[in-house]
Amino acid sequence: MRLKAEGLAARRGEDLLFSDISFDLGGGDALILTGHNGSGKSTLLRVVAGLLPAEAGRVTWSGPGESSRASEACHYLGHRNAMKPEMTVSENLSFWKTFLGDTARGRGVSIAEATELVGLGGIAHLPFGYLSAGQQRRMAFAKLLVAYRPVWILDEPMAALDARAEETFTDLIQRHLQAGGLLLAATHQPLGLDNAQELRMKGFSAFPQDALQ
Ligand SMILES: Nc1ncnc2c1ncn2[C@@H]1O[C@H](COP(=O)(O)OP(=O)(O)OP(=O)(O)O)[C@@H](O)[C@H]1O
Repeated sequence: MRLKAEGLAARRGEDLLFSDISFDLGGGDALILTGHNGSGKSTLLRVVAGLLPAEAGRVTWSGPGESSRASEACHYLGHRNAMKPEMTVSENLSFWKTFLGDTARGRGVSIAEATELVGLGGIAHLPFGYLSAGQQRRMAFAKLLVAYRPVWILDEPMAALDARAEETFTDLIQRHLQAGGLLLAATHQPLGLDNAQELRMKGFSAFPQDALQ
């Protein structure tokens, strides 16, 4: 399995945020995007996930007997949790499990197992909106577990987490990588992964952000 980006550029509004971004990831590889606020990390993740068009370049996915559309191989966890606050956690996860479905390469775990894996097995009957910010983030992460996708695209996955939840996420990410999955993540915090590659986004901002760091 390979996820390749070649010569990617993206624009938001009038501004070209980055250009000529390339990477080539195989099974078990992790690429961490770092850089100042506004440097284009989220934008790059959304381009790779197929949620924004690229200004130039392309993203390709190749796996045995699979579609070459990279977006179909990806789980995307953005800044927002993509869960309805008035629905219970179980209802939200059930929606995602059905909507995403499984692929020929693998199957997701049950909703009960996914909520146990993120350390919150007892509260899946509650409306998502009742949960604390950290609990909501954990349950959003459970979305990655209920349907299988080989590529995990995570935007600030550790936001709002306590130390124990950070360990849980690191463990789940490591298990995903050890099973041959791929990771592309933007983060300001270390994810605790060995052998992750780093791509530092510099952006084309008119402001000398790098000088401020
Ligand atoms: N819809 C939009 N229209 C115009 N500009 C946008 C839009 N969305 C984002 N931007 C701009 O694009 C730039 C890059 O934003 P992006 O969210 O990719 O940065 P980031 O590196 O992920 O930042 P952070 O570390 O703060 O999450 C920012 O200057 C932002 O204001």
